[in-house]
Amino acid sequence: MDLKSNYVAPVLTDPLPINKSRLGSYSSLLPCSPPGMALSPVLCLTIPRKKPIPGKLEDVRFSGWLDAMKSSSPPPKKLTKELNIVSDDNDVAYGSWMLRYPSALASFEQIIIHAKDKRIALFLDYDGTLSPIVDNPDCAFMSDAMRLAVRDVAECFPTAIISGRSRDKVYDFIGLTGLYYAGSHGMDIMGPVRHSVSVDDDPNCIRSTDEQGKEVNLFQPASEFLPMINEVFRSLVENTKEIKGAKVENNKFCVSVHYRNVDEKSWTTVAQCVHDILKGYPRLRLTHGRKVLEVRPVINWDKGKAVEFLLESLGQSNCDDVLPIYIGDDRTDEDAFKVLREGNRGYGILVSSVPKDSKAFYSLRDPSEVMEFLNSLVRWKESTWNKTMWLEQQPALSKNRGVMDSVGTVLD
Ligand SMILES: O=P(O)(O)OC[C@H]1O[C@H](O[C@H]2O[C@H](CO)[C@@H](O)[C@H](O)[C@H]2O)[C@H](O)[C@@H](O)[C@@H]1O
Repeated sequence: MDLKSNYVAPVLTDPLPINKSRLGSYSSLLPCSPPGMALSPVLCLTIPRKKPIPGKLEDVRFSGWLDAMKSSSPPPKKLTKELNIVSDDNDVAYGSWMLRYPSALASFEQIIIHAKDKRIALFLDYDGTLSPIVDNPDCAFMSDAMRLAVRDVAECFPTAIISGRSRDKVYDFIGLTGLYYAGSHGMDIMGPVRHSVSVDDDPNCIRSTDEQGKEVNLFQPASEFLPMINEVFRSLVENTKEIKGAKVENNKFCVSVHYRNVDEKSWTTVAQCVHDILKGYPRLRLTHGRKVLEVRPVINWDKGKAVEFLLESLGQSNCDDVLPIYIGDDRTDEDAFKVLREGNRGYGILVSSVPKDSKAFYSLRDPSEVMEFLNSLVRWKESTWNKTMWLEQQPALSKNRGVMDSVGTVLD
């Protein structure tokens, strides 16, 4: 575990939509690159990282927190109208962005060609991927149709949910057994019993049972931070209680401070409040999600590491015949996209309705397209099963045919 002792208040900014942009660069061209990867780079804007200046209220402005907060979610349609952003321009920008991140639906055949002799392992983020982004985080329900799609796909391929929410909460939202669940950005994984020796020796991993009494492994690499996180949660609740619309969510090994419903004029106050509290906790850091500030332990663990962990648990790491597919929509999912891209192991699919720079290979516009993609995977799997069964029946069929032929011969 990599515990850093100096608080540097890391600021990880989220890429902005690319309307007002700079030229991005793109070098990686992997054997499994989708078409368009070789095409010229598309305009992208990324907010520069700035070091925080210790002091007072100015801190959060100069540190880039506010810039990151503003860029952390696409503007709602109403705002786009108010800003007079012509929708045609948006479509053009999105269209050219898709040359770099082609639609996973339009590229389905290609994905399938690559998956042909491989075993797919599926990783799904929750908010913004399986459920639409809504104002109240407690009401981010997924549709029944999406639940069926997830259930069906999990019957075809090993499937894990990897969410920033607490594991219990995301399980309550999804309500399906037969999947693996990783909460707190992968810091709380309930996965299959692992067989590799290195993993079994891990002190952060304990044997447990799931809701059905099935034996599972529980991996919690940040368990020592639990008292600290609870303490910070209480301070955040107390110190933000006067900020109208602010909401603090306890995600077990991390805390979310939501400002989606806070008037933009008060965002500085939210940021300053979080900043001031974090100053007293050098072993905690801040990341930006979609209109949310996320406080989490400084450990060398993220959604990318969680993917690697789960692949190893499934006995599928370092296997050439495994194709991991990860679908997610926000900055924290980039760690997983990076792992798949850099290891040339599988496909990241970014869910976004606006152009964003990403380590993903493909894109899907919104949760409804995610559902369509999951259903396409199921249909493809079922068709390969049917084909396999048909092929397996061939010797029997030809034997029958032989019997029928000889019967025919006798009858003739
Ligand atoms: O990793 P995820 O499953 O995507 O979780 C990330 C955060 O998602 C939730 O917040 C986001 O969705 C809310 C509901 O749509 C929305 O109101 C909020 O503005 C978004 O940031 C969740 O509440 C957070 O705790 C998660 O960290």
